[in-house]
Amino acid sequence: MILELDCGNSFIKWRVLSGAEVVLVAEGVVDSDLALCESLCKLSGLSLRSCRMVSVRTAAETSALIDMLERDFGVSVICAKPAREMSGVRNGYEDYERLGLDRWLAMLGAFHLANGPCLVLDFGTAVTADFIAIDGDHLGGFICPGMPLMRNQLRTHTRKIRYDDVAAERALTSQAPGRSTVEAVERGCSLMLRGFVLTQLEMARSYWGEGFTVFITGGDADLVAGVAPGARFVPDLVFVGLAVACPLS
Ligand SMILES: Nc1ncnc2c1ncn2[C@@H]1O[C@H](COP(=O)(O)OP(=O)(O)OP(=O)(O)O)[C@@H](O)[C@H]1O
Ligand SMILES: CC(C)(CO)[C@@H](O)C(=O)NCCC(=O)O
Ligand SMILES: [K+]
Repeated sequence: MILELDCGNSFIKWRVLSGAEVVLVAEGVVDSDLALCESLCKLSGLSLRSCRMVSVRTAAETSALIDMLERDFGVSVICAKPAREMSGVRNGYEDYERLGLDRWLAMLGAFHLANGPCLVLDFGTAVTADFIAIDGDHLGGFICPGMPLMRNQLRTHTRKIRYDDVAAERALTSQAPGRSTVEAVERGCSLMLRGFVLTQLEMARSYWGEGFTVFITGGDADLVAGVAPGARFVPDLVFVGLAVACPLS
């Protein structure tokens, strides 16, 4: 069995794969190393042969997690590393090591699947867009606050914006102008994301006409559903790239 981990800023996405046919055994989203450990311990018949991970956390946080996995599960951990070029994609950053590894892997995954120009949009704690040309050249990208950051900034910096998660979820069943604070904020922020998608699509069209593939991933991908008809929703895009970057012999 193989354990795969995508350590983001807020959550750790994990999954366990098994066998030559690469069957999904189990998967989950947790908010701490300890919660990951508990989830894995609950799996019956877990026998890990290897583990590969990508992390956008600090080196100290990442090595603490690696230590825990090696100690508690007796598995050696392979970590995705920055690269100037890999699998036909050329990192477009002036300082290639500074490009977020989750973005890099999502790009590797996208280019692997599309084999042509692509626009990769990731809706997590942060929202990112990346452009990859037909020859695999990464043209660069954009980073902006995601849904959790936008709503928390409003909550933190105003006195009268207060509401709970249940109300937030209910508010997002429509896009109509809000008639309550929760509706106004949740729908407003969701429109920011939808507008972001439209702008990225415009830019991609200006480069490539209609000949490109849009990939949408990340925990909040649902919020932009329908904005880019024809886009490919690939929730595990980072894992697709992880397999490309860290093949297991
Ligand atoms: N099962 C889930 N558990 C937690 N969050 C979820 C889940 N499903 C969807 N989400 C949404 O995913 C968002 C977080 O996205 P995601 O997990 O892609 O990124 P992250 O790890 O927080 O950050 P990063 O962008 O650094 O990877 C949250 O705002 C939440 O609304
Ligand atoms: C932008 C995030 C937070 C998205 O998860 C991550 O890719 C990251 O920390 N990147 C480093 C900065 C950069 O990509 O320029
Ligand atoms: K991510």
